[in-house]
Amino acid sequence: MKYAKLIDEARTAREMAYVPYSKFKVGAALETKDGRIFRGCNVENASYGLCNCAERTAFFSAIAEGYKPGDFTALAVIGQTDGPIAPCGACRQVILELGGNALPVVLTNLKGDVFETTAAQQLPNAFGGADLN
Ligand SMILES: O=c1ccn([C@H]2C[C@H](O)[C@@H](CO)O2)c(=O)[nH]1
Ligand SMILES: [Zn+2]
Repeated sequence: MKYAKLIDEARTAREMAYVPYSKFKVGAALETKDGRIFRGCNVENASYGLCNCAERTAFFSAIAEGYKPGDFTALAVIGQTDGPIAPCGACRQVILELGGNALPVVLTNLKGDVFETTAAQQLPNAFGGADLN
């Protein structure tokens, strides 16, 4: 399968999750055009609203290393869900802005269910930078 390696990286990232409150581990792996992979896991906090999802951790890590919107080829996400995991709304907004409309988003779970979608499909009728005038 085309995304097998990226999904495996997301699975590895999931093991790093810091989830003392929800106990729900999520992993993400973001591939760059120059062949790097940035892993992300969810990182929780006793102040629950500060919890950061795996998807945003992966993107923010890549941005902090100098990567820009347009530099990414695919994002994989994995969690222990019945079907492929569904990113939260906040992550969909970030994935769209930093990944771009066409970014392949590969949603999966520990059982191996896979749903291939795109950033834009995951957030129809989105608010974006062009709306700021
Ligand atoms: O796609 C998702 C969905 C949830 N979570 C995290 C947020 C929180 O730490 C925990 C429970 O919502 O899972 C993610 O990281 N990614
Ligand atoms: Zn999220």
